[in-house]
Amino acid sequence: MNAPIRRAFLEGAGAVGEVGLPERLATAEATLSDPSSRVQDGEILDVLILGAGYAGLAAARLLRSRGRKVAVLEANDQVGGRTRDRVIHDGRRVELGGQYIVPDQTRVQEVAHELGLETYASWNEGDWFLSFEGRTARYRTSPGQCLVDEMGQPPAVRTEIETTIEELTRLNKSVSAVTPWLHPRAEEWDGITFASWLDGRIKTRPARQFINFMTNQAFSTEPDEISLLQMLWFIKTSHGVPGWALGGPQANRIDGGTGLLAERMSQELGQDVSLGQVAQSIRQDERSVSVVTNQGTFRARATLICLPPQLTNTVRFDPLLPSDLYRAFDGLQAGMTVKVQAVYDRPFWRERAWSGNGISFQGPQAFTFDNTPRAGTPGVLLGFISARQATEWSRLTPERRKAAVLGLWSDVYGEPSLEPIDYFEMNWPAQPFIRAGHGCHFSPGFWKPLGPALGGENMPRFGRVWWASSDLAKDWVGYLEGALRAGEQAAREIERELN
Ligand SMILES: Cc1cc2nc3c(=O)[nH]c(=O)nc-3n(C[C@H](O)[C@H](O)[C@H](O)COP(=O)(O)OP(=O)(O)OC[C@H]3O[C@@H](n4cnc5c(N)ncnc54)[C@H](O)[C@@H]3O)c2cc1C
Repeated sequence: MNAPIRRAFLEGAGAVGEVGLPERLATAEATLSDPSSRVQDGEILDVLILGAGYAGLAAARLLRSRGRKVAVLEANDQVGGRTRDRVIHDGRRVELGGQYIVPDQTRVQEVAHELGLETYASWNEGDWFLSFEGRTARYRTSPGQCLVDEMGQPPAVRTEIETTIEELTRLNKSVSAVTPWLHPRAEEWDGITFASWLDGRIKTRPARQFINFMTNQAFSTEPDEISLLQMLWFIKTSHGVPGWALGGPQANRIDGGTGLLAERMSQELGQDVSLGQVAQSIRQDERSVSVVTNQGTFRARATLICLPPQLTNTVRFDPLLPSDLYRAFDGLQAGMTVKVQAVYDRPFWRERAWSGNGISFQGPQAFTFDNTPRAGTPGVLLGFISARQATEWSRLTPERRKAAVLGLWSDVYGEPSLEPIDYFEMNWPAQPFIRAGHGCHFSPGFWKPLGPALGGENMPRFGRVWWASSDLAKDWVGYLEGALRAGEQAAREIERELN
């Protein structure tokens, strides 16, 4: 554990000595020591932040820039949460977690630029593939058009897809991003699943498969697992049905990876970030909050919880959380997202005018994207396996999984796909301190009774304890942008209280 944080200990000091100091943290302390952040012996910190994903790191940066004494306690042996990079070749990295940024997501771009990182456009040039019922077609227009023009499906398929998206676009406009339960039809829309709403609208099988696919990819869930209101809220906070989830291109990436941005935020915070600290219990009284981790007890005037919110109830609270807040976190369902990637010496698919992007209704990877680094080599294909497909696929042996993934790519791009120089999978729901894919969602019937517990325009709060995470964001829910904004919003709210 690093020295300044150790001095903030009130109890349990000496539980872990310098020997237990993770190497990465030791480096940060040696090179990035910032005297202004050092706490005096026995002094209570201003804010303890639990979790060093984008939300926690962004909150810490903002609070520290305002002269607050903070410590970020992260359970894992690295920062970044649902972002992480893998070095694949000559120091080039690809992203294992969240990675794409759309132009309207301005905060994440600002933070990247502040920390010396550039963004660049994803690889999108060329044809897309659509794989449906054992057949594969090329398209440049839209999957709906392709199903009709190339696959001989009736025009009603395209019409049903388009009118469903139009209706979702129309309906979400009247839903508030921060108080969806106040909508005049909230009770009705929260009482029906998105699937049953679709039942009344879509009669053709391919159109239904396509909307299921869109729901799986954009929100890592199934239409029968969420209410219509939850779906409209997702769309509202995503600023519309995401174009990429409809079979369109992805936007931008961070050169070097989104994990690198987390590392840069952490390096800037230096010794204020402590790894291997698993928060176990939180006790608060009218003066302060104590957080017990596997390494000791820390005390501060306020605590900000930036865990994946469905893990909140893995922490014990004294006093207990109010029942509505407890039930709100307890009712959160983890979405499922797994990323698979294959590395080749070059992006050979481009030689035959393929973009390296495509969609498959039969899986296992529903989405394929060209994830080649900015430099242009090596070539990388990325597959997303989401929602129920991910649960079923995770039960297969690694060999069968790999064969199925490469099998789809070889059907489209040919035999070279079968012999990558590297292949790896990232099963996010299997990660110990994440246990979810892209994000999580509320079950049908959640919003009306429990929505108010989440704070409306403010971040959720219980006494001296606040919450922030991409899944609790007031805008861009489930995105990197949402994580940064939620962390910064909570930091500002805490700041106001501390003054
Ligand atoms: C496969 C995948 C693809 C995605 N694609 C995109 C994308 O393209 N674009 C986009 O914008 N977003 C994407 N996302 C979503 C994005 O990555 C997340 O919304 C964002 O990273 C969440 O940040 P966060 O800080 O809210 O939470 P997290 O990143 O989940 O951080 C929570 C932190 O809390 C820590 N923690 C957990 N338990 C404890 C404990 N008891 N004590 C202390 N620490 C604890 C965890 O280790 C973790 O570091 C994707 C996510 C996944 C998984």
